[in-house]
Amino acid sequence: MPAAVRRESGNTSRPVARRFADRFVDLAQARSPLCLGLDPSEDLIRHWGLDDSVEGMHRFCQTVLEAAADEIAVVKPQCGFFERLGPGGMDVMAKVIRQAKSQGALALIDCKRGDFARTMTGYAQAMLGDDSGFGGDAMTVTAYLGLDALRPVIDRAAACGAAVFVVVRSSNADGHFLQKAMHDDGRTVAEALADSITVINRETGEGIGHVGAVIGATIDAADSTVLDRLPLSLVLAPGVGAQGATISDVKARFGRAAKRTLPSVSRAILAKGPSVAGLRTAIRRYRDEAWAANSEQ
Ligand SMILES: O=C(O)c1cc(=O)[nH]c(=O)n1[C@@H]1O[C@H](COP(=O)(O)O)[C@@H](O)[C@H]1O
Repeated sequence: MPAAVRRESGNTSRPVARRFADRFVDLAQARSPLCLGLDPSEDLIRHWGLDDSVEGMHRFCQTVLEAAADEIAVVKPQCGFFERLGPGGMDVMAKVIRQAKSQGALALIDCKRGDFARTMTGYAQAMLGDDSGFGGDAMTVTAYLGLDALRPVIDRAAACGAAVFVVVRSSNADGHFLQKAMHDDGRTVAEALADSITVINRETGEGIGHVGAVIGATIDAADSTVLDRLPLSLVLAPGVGAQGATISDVKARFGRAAKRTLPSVSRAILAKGPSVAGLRTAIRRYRDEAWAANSEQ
């Protein structure tokens, strides 16, 4: 699917990609909001009977994308699994991103970067936009050094029609020790972060903004009130499948935000390879469930 473009007023020479949120909403309707996690770990590659090498990894990823064809809205390569093979692995990630985009999907690079502002400029240039090192449409970040430290990534995303997903409530239970710690004003760290994200999105004034949030699909229903503080964010919800959550859990726990949510599945799909038919069956199952949950509301 060719990327639709618009031109910024006063700048007729540089086409700007449509905003990530707009592209996602269209794809969620036409395909499904499902996010396919691409995690070429050593155990999965070996489970498929492949060599844990650059060639094996490339074959693994190409097979998953062949099965996904043009049916998936978002593909999320997990950077760490590519990085572990050094430059060859990173080259595979770049190829995978190009292939996913050529199949009309959005490429969300799950790299969870979180350094101070000057260094985040480098990560933004590496990951976001067609003219970046890896050409991603979005990336994940962490805010342990403060949300202001993430500004270069947030600003670059706004400028090139990309998105940033800030981890607010991770899917792993031990992360809650930090994320549920209480500020003096009675808000948890996660709630305060969510409020700050909404302030930034409100500044752009264009509906759903370019700063999304990562909220694990595994969170307790009681903790999902943090979503009420993110009315202008897309929400990445990993934890469906291998970590025990279901698409129905996302619908039940995420309330009104479910319509803006990307439920994400990695291992529960990837473990069905190397058969393309097996992968496709799993992809379609989650894709259809996510589509139905989205359209029912
Ligand atoms: O940002 C993420 O995608 C993420 C956040 C989080 O809180 N928990 C989480 O598991 N993930 C990612 O989701 C993927 C795991 O997905 P499953 O294999 O489906 O459990 C890995 O790539 C994780 O890095």
